[in-house]
Amino acid sequence: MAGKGVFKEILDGDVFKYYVDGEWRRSCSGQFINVQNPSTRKPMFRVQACTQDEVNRCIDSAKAAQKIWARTPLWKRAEALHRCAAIMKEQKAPIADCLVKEVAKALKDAVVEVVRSGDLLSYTAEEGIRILSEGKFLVSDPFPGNERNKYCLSSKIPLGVILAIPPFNYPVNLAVSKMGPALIAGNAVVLKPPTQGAVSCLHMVHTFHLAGFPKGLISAVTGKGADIGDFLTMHPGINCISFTGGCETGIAISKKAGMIPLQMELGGKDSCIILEDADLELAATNIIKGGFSYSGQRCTAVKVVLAMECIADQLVCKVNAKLAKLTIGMPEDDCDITPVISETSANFIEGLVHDARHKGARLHQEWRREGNLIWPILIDHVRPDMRIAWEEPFGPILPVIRIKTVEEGIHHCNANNFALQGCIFTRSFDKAIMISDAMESGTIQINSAPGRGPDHFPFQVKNFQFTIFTSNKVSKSLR
Ligand SMILES: NC(=O)C1=CN([C@@H]2O[C@H](COP(=O)(O)OP(=O)(O)OC[C@H]3O[C@@H](n4cnc5c(N)ncnc54)[C@H](OP(=O)(O)O)[C@@H]3O)[C@@H](O)[C@H]2O)C=CC1
Ligand SMILES: O=C(O)[C@H](O)COP(=O)(O)O
Repeated sequence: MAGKGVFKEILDGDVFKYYVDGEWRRSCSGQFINVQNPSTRKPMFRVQACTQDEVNRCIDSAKAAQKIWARTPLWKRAEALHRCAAIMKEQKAPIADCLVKEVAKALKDAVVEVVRSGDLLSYTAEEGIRILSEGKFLVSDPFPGNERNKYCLSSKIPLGVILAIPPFNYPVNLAVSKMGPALIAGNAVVLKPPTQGAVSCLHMVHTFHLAGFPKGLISAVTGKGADIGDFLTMHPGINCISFTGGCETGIAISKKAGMIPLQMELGGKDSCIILEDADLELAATNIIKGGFSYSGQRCTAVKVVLAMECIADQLVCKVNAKLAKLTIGMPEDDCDITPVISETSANFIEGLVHDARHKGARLHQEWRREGNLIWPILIDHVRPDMRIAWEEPFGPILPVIRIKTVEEGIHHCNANNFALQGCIFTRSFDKAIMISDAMESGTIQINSAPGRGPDHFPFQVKNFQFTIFTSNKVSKSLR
């Protein structure tokens, strides 16, 4: 289904084109990049390897288009996003089909990703209308030494050209969650899709094209992050970078980027603390959902269970029973556990399992791997000297650390390099609040698995997404 129907024009022979100036084009490089199917480990699609000149062209066009877009009335910008949302949802089947083939996401989850992205665009349009229509009015005399002789009006203005870099695991949704807020706020977007997920991204971009966004305002340049990444992130024409991906990549980009706002959504080692008074059935259900959905390849996946020793055996028994019911196989068959993204990733996961086993952890299931497909495992009796206690596996393996005190659990959670989310299971509301306060993580869920959605909930420690794409302008200072 990829490159068929309304998506015909994005394909040239067997290579997907890149998007610039409102057109789908072939790169002058004459070079292509293979996108692998993680299930078959064979090349599935081909995309253009764009050149630096082509990146320059995207940014120049974006600069010009943004000036006009920023003056386009807010209601018209919102209308365009609503149009795009409707088209995206109409086209959910072909876009989801790409997700199945290039990131091995189970079909039903792939459809949800596309629909959720359309809904997020509509929500963004609505929210943007409200947030961006507000400004501030200040008078001078509250500040010591001033008379009431100055007035200030401030309003939000766009930043300019936003570079959007999403990761492979939600290539559509995490691209849209950058593009929507950027566009409603009057910015232009240059999208660098992840290589695995590029074709889903290009299909999604075409829905913006079909919705009639101005030429040049949105572009999508394909190429390996390692090849064109630095050129993009260090480009003087970029006014803000919104990145989601691994910590190493994010930190490297932060060091190289210039004096521009950066939005970094990086890895997670989300802790799940289970107290002695927890509803263990509920906890086990959420550990399965949180730890193994999309084979653990979510930044919000439960990545370490910290269980009070007195209930740990009971909990592990319940989790094992549920884990045994997970279906393992291909994304086309809607299996719960599907192949992980690459051979490199599968090797990395295997390394973590071997390290834990070698150091004395107990594997409740046998290690089994066929290609990139890894059978889910609960790794019990994990200790801090094991890599799995700290590293993000991004796969269907979950460590359990038995703790004697709540403080021990909180300490492990906070000693972590990257606590993004976390969760607590207890029947005591007071304890839940006290512990969530002590956990140094962006979001804590109580009696529920970590998760980003609903997508209008804040997902960052301090910033609400719109703020990053605008700056405050003092429009007038009157005497
Ligand atoms: N906090 C959050 O909200 C989320 C965080 N994540 C995290 O993302 C990671 C998994 O995603 P993954 O795609 O493997 O992450 P990577 O860091 O490998 O890649 C992320 C994106 O960065 C690009 N990239 C790579 N190198 C560069 C570079 N030098 N300059 C610019 N861009 C570059 C990649 O392109 P290419 O593919 O071409 O290399 C890709 O588009 C996990 O750690 C996960 O926790 C995922 C989702 C949400
Ligand atoms: O990569 C991720 O994990 C996503 O951003 C989180 O989305 P989810 O919690 O809805 O799966």
